[in-house]
Amino acid sequence: MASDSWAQAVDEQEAAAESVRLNLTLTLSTYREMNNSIKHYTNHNNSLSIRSVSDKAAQSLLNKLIRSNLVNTTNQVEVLQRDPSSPLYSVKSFEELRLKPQLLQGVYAMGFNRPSKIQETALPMMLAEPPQNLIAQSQSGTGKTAAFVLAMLSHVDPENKWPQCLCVSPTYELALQTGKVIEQMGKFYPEVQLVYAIRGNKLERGTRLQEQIVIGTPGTVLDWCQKLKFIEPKRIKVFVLDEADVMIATQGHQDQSIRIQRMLPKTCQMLLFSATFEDTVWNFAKRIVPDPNIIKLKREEETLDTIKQYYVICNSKEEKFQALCNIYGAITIAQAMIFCHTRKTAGWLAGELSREGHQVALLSGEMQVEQRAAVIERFRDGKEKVLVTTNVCARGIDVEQVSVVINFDLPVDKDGNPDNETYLHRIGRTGRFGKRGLAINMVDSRFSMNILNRIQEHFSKMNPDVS
Ligand SMILES: Nc1ncnc2c1ncn2[C@@H]1O[C@H](COP(=O)(O)OP(=O)(O)OP(=O)(O)O)[C@@H](O)[C@H]1O
Repeated sequence: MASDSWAQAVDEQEAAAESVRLNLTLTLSTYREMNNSIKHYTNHNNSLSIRSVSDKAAQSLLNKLIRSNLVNTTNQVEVLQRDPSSPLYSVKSFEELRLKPQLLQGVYAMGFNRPSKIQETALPMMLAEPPQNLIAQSQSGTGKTAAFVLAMLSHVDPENKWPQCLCVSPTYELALQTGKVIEQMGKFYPEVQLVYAIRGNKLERGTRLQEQIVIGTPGTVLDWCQKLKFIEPKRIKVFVLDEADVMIATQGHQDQSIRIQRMLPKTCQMLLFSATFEDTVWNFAKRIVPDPNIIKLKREEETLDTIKQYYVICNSKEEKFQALCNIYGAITIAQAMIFCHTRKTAGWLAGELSREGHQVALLSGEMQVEQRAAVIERFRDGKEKVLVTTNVCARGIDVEQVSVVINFDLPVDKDGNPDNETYLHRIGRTGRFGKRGLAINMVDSRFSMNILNRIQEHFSKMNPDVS
């Protein structure tokens, strides 16, 4: 990832923060048992390392690997139709879609009883005749992949032995994940075949593909269409661009995707999906999808008013550790996440806690995506009660049942200023769906006290109603 992914991460934070209802009563009550005075003043500014950049594709993959269910949402779908006079058609059951029986069987075999919120509106649009173009945005886990997979499978003609649907994903691993969904959903439709246009899949020159669906990464797909001519782009009926937000964060993918799109016939149905809709994604989406219908599903609003926030004053990292041990019994009644600023601190803390005989999990940036997924899965299944991690590593990862968040280090940005959005994001996870949560901030210097005061000031300024 290029160095501008830092800026992208910040953009993303800001986008998320805008949608958050800042109903934050930052009552920083002191945690009395450990209310020591500050003896030392440590200027941490010099030691602040620039956070390593977060990798959107890895995060997206992690969430897919650990997710077992649809993310529930009560928010309404916003629809902008290309032809506003045509009635909006939405479905409450898969039967209403008049799917091929083999596909309906596949859907039910996957355990889907009824369409998800986004699928209710997106599926009728995608399956309409004549085909309609669509740009759809909804948070990860709301059923986008399943929706476009069903659309692709519905549109292919199994009698025709050439590629008819083309789906591009930002990475090899994400392409494989989507491919798995195609295979599962198409399980009872064996006449339809799938091929992966990903690095490593070397075909002989002169090959003409017979598979009806091609899924791959932009570079290889472009080569297969243009240079190697394995695919005849003019015969493509459906073009899907998945994870557009991740796509544009990857160097070169945007241009390659546009070049692929230009080779497709005007009649080809263009579908684009994204979890977020910042301006950059939106501009890209408009270039890829002409005359689109647009569907947006707002993110569930986060409110922090059910979260109690405390701070603990200590003098050093070691004292913070001691303070943590003192409250350990209380925090492990539920599940807790402990955030550190660096991997080094996270590693140290997890080691110290283990030495004390506590069973903790460590989620660290050096781990492979699969290793990280395994750690999160164990934590999600309650095998460990405490997860020690860094923000970069855990951003965007959903572990619903966490009800205690400890900021072992307060969130600061690369310039050493308070990172308010990250604060909100971290502690927001404890108060999901109205559950009560607890956040404990560990302060170990005047510097960090100042950070905490500024976080408090920031939120109270943004929400003048709060007394
Ligand atoms: N209608 C449905 N009923 C029940 N489960 C569903 C339904 N649609 C999708 N799912 C399941 O919900 C989970 C999330 O769906 P899906 O991967 O399609 O979401 P997504 O929006 O594409 O997420 P991402 O952006 O991370 O790819 C998957 O485990 C999927 O099998």
